[in-house]
Amino acid sequence: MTALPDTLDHCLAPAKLNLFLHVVGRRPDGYHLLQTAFRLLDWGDRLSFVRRADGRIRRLTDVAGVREDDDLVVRAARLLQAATGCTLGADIAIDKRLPMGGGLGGGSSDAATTLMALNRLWATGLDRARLQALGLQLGADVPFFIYGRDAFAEGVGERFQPLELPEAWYVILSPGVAVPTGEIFSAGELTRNTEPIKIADFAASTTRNDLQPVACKRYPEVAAAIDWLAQHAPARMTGSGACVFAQVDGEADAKRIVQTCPARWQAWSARSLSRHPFFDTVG
Ligand SMILES: C[C@@](CO)(OP(=O)(O)O)[C@H](O)COP(=O)(O)OP(=O)(O)OC[C@H]1O[C@@H](n2ccc(N)nc2=O)[C@H](O)[C@@H]1O
Ligand SMILES: Nc1ncnc2c1ncn2[C@@H]1O[C@H](COP(=O)(O)OP(=O)(O)O)[C@@H](O)[C@H]1O
Repeated sequence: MTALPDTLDHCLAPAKLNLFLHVVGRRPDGYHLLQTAFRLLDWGDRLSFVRRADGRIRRLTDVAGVREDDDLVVRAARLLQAATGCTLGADIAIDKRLPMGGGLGGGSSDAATTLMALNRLWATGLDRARLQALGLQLGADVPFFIYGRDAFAEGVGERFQPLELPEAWYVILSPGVAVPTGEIFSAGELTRNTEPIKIADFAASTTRNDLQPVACKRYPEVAAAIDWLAQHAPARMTGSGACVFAQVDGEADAKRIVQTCPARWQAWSARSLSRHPFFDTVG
């Protein structure tokens, strides 16, 4: 029998892009029904975990503006303890690199990496479906990161079909404004009746992000960032924003565009990631 590791260092919590996002309806509880294509990026936060015997969950690093008890990482660890009755704990360090509230799913990805890492460190043995169900209690994007590969998603973003996409390079731009997800979804002007598409039609369909016009009208910097990036390649908002992205011709092209980004915004280049690093560790 192989010994259990007691430490997992520098685990990636990758960013995601919503290549498109259609709002196709609304549930009776007010949550919106979506269709979206999630793409993993080889760029993200890094988390390190050390098992503790005393059951305590400690966050070792500050995350700006997020109290320890509210941190999705801490909440994910406590949820896994509660779901499994596990009496072990963990020290968790977060190297935060993704802009928060940017539509890149950083908090959700941190939570997903925590669930998968601690499921290993604690040998709690939950399968992928159980981890995804736990993750959904923390946020609509968490199950996707546990699914661990590019996906066509429906429902509130928790029902998946695999997508095989060619490797690609992206430029991601943060326009330096915070766009509250709840405000965009509750906007009167949001269209909620886009005709559903089939996964087979995804490549051929004309897609868009239905949240983008609402965010652009209320936050003109988002529109300005899209206009700037669109000089180089077709540009679009990810999720509920505020970040925008464009697929470009390769690494050199991406780095060149990043260097010319106006100083008031931040820009990054990133490559797609075909599988989450934890993909093979959950059944
Ligand atoms: C839009 C997406 C697309 O991937 O990503 P982000 O841009 O946040 O990364 C997600 O659906 C974001 O899901 P999630 O991360 O759970 O959203 P939250 O911040 O919890 O949602 C804030 C509020 O937005 C509304 N909301 C959210 C998701 C949804 N499908 N319908 C909704 O109506 C709800 O009122 C909710 O209380
Ligand atoms: N570990 C975490 N990292 C980022 N955000 C967190 C974390 N824990 C809680 N949050 C909260 O979740 C919110 C959404 O964060 P994030 O997932 O990065 O954005 P988005 O859902 O727009 O992609 C943040 O504004 C923050 O208040």
